[in-house]
Amino acid sequence: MSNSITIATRESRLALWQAEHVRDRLARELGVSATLLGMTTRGDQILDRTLSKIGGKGLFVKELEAALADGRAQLAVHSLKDVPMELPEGFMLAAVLEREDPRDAFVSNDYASLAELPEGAVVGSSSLRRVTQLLSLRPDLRVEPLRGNLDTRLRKLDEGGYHAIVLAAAGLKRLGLGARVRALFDVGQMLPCAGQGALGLEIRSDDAGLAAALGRLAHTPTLLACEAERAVSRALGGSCSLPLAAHAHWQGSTLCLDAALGHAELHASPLLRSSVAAAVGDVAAARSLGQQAAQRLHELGAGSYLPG
Ligand SMILES: NCc1[nH]cc(CCC(=O)O)c1CC(=O)O
Repeated sequence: MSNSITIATRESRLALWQAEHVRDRLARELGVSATLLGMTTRGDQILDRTLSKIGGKGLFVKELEAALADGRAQLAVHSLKDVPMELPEGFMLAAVLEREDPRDAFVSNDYASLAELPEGAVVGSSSLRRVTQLLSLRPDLRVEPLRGNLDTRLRKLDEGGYHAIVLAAAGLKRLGLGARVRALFDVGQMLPCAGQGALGLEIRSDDAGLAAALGRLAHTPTLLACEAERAVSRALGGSCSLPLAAHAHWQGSTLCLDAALGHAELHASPLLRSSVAAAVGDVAAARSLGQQAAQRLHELGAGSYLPG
């Protein structure tokens, strides 16, 4: 492979931080120099509708893939949770990097935790996964849509539109905004999204030299955990119109996978939950654990929860 590559990235502050982080690791650990190609995606432009209504997670990656396809860039850096479960023909994830804190954070200027919010408080989130879990913890809350990049969402909180908002801890930490976190939800309360906190490095499938080089940055425990989480979503037809959470953690060489599914339309319906665990040593075993979790959810009635 060449000693100089171009990284395609979205232009939000978080996306740029992540691309710069990968650029620095390429230089330090692989002796490869990289320049960034910033791009605006449809997912960044359309802020007045929820992602599930405008076409889902793929909106954040399509333009970057176009840049890989026509050779303007060789590598795209993504938050793994924004990467669709099935990549289009011709693309692959060459590496998943070690995960940051996967938890969701409670952010507020006036309240220290969800429990302190007054009856009927307004909480901002456009994530169906967060909305259903918030309502299952606190059915009295009013959850209002909130989209935009992290800075935009924090600004909307500061302008007084919400009593509190929920954001991924990983993004806040990366941007040096950890002080905005008032409380971290434990994963049993607010189960994270598949891949939350991890970075995925996408390349063209025919770029074998780059794949081999990037493989040296990969973090296998994170990869296997995320493969299990993503397999749950894939088995349920994963899209962001599903309020689906999946989170795996290691206990020694055993991978423990928790999943929760909310009703696609009736957000007050009880969440379906499954917990499975197995010794996992490779991607196939991780995916099979994810399929087992999806099977459990089906046995609990997931069929009637999925969009019709
Ligand atoms: N959906 C947008 C998005 N994509 C990645 C992160 C945060 C970083 C991460 O989870 O890796 C966020 C913000 C959020 O969900 O609050």
